[in-house]
Amino acid sequence: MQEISTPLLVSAVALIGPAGTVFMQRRHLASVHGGLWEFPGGKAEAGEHPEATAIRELAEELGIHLRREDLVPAGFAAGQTHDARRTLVILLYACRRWQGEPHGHEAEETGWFDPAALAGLAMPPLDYPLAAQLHRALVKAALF
Ligand SMILES: Nc1nc2c([nH]c(=O)n2[C@@H]2O[C@H](COP(=O)(O)OP(=O)(O)OP(=O)(O)O)[C@@H](O)[C@H]2O)c(=O)[nH]1
Repeated sequence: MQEISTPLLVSAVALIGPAGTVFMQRRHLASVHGGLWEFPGGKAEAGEHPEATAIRELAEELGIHLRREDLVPAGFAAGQTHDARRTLVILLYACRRWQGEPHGHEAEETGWFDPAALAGLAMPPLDYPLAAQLHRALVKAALF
């Protein structure tokens, strides 16, 4: 009998700097999707609210503090994990305010990109629709 597992839920955050550029990080070369650019974030722990996941992951990965009220839903994407074993859902939040300086100490490289340039980065598959939704939202200024 095939084992049924719940979807893997990931929260990701588009930090938007004063110049309107977006923070991205390049995954460690030795990891799954190694060398690809992604929005910072990570997997939800059991029962964790997606906003709490976003806040915890950005503190762990970048050493910055986000507040719940500064997280604005910016899109989502659903697909399969890289090993095709589970459904993966990524929720993207946009955030213009945080405390601290983001340092991607787990990342191969970090950078700030114009939203229009995100589609040109080499990214894992679900980050493309997330980047497109974010770009559309920022162009329309519908979110902010
Ligand atoms: N951002 C992103 N992640 C994806 C995609 N497809 C896919 O399987 N993933 C996986 O979703 C997970 C994202 O969670 P994460 O950022 O906490 O993972 P990680 O590798 O840093 O930590 P881990 O060591 O716990 O796996 C990773 O295992 C990543 O490989 C995708 O299209 N975009």
